[in-house]
Amino acid sequence: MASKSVTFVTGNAKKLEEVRAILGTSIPFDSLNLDLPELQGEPEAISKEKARFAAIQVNGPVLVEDTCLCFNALQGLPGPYIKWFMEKIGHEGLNNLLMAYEDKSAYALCTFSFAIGPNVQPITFVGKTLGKIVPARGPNHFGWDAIFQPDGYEQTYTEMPKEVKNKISHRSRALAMVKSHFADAQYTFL
Ligand SMILES: O=c1[nH]c(=O)c2ncn([C@@H]3O[C@H](COP(=O)(O)OP(=O)(O)OP(=O)(O)O)[C@@H](O)[C@H]3O)c2[nH]1
Ligand SMILES: [Mg+2]
Repeated sequence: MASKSVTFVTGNAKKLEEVRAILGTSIPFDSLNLDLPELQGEPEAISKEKARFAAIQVNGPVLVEDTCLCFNALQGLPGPYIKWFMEKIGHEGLNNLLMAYEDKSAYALCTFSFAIGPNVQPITFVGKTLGKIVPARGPNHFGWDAIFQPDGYEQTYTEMPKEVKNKISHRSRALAMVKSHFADAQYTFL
């Protein structure tokens, strides 16, 4: 199916940087800085709705993602609301939320949605990385990277070299599925 090239729509420069690093030249894409409206609800519904909205704006194929940080002791919250929790209470507040619980386990979840155009049902791809919430360690470059320590590692996301994060991250796991979908579907973009 020939179509316009894919546009990755996000208002987040750090996401874009990671998506570029992970995808390399495997899926050529343009980017568009748009802060899309986000539903409340389950991650997949939020991501799909972002894709529908983005496809209408772009009038072509779009890729979007929505990221959640989920605490098991809190039944998955803050989840998709992590952006606002980060803004309001920061690393320390997020650690304090878990003070009452022994279970500090958490997971980072990335839900990409691809819509080939407006009025087409988006397809979703989910990547998940398990870990735990720790007091902030390392440079504060990106959101909650300093308080998330993936299982099997002694470093937080931000303490590890970028190539290591990009190998094991929620984002790279979801993008691996996006890549294999594109390889199978053999889209041809202009
Ligand atoms: O430390 C981090 N490591 C990551 O790997 C990561 N990925 C996303 N985030 C943050 O989590 C919230 C998601 O919200 P979100 O998915 O709605 O993103 P956003 O609103 O910034 O951009 P977008 O919705 O326009 O794409 C936002 O605060 C992001 O900054 C991360 N923080
Ligand atoms: Mg957002």
